[in-house]
Amino acid sequence: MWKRTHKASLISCTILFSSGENWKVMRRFTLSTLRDYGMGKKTIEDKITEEAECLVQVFQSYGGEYLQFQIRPNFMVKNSVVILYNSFPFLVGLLPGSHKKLVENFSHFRNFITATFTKQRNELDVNNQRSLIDTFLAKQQEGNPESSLYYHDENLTALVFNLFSAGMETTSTTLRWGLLLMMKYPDIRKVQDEIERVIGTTQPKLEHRKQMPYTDAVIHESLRYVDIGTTVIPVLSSSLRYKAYFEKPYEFFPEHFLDSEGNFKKNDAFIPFSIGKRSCAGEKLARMELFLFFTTLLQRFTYKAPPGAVLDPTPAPGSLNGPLPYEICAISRA
Ligand code: HEM
Repeated sequence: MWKRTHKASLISCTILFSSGENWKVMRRFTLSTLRDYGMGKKTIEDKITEEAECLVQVFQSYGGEYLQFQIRPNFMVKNSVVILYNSFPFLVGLLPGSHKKLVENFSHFRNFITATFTKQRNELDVNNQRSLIDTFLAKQQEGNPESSLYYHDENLTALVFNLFSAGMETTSTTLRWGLLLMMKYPDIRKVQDEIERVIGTTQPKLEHRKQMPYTDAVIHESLRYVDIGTTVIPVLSSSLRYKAYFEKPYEFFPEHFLDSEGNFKKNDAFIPFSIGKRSCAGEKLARMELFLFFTTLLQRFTYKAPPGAVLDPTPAPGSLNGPLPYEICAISRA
């Protein structure tokens, strides 16, 4: 994992997991443990739904007032710093500049992770594992050569750190883009029509997805169009903007993923999660989250920008290609 993840986690990671056997063992552990805890399966669906509901409540608490979506300061660091950090992590901490705060924040986060797993270690019941951390700690206690070679505290810290930085900001940035695009382009109506037709006012479920080609196409097109992590991985960018595969590569055009009859159409050049052995370890989880959050947010609210606001789709400078800060009004549809 780890060395070449998203730009976000590029900043965060150490050379620990750069490649080789250590990376292989950690990747295998992560994939199988996330699968066991329900990634890509129904068991995790309820948890995601619960989180989407929390976000709905936050939107509701604004009572139709404008709220501002900002970029988290940690992700405003320049790409050049990211690249430098990737090669010489210790050097970045020594250089003057605002990224010093970032290095400080990472250090707090690492301490928080260590405190969390130390507490979990004290409470550990190997027969009743509650989380990925418990499963890691149980491996640590097996007492075989693998335990001391790979399942040590340093790897646990890096693993949790990387999962958070690779998993959180990517998905939430894609959602922030999704809402901006829905305000900018009138497609919101078509998505909401489809939601009304297929889901109505019931709870959005993953099983609805196959009956919702338009919404699915909009989510795919958002991932393609915003291209959040690819300044560092240019080959993804060129694929996502490949004229031979996408009729209007530089436009937001959900029809890229629809056939002439409006059915969802796959596209081989769509690789926002990368491909091959370094591809995204959380792809299934991210896809579930995006569908459930996106449909819930559009089922419950219609979105409006302040009068005269320019909805600029230029990515903000920073470590992820996030949208520039913008104001949004969530109007309840109930
Ligand atoms: C919209 C959401 C997401 C996008 C667009 C995305 C994209 C990517 C891409 C392009 C890579 C490959 C980077 C490379 O080639 O070095 C990657 C790697 C990775 N992603 Fe994601 N990701 C997303 C969400 C997540 C989530 C939710 C998780 C975990 C919970 C996650 C965990 C990881 C990990 C651990 C890696 C490193 C894999 C390795 O090097 O073995 N990602 N992601």
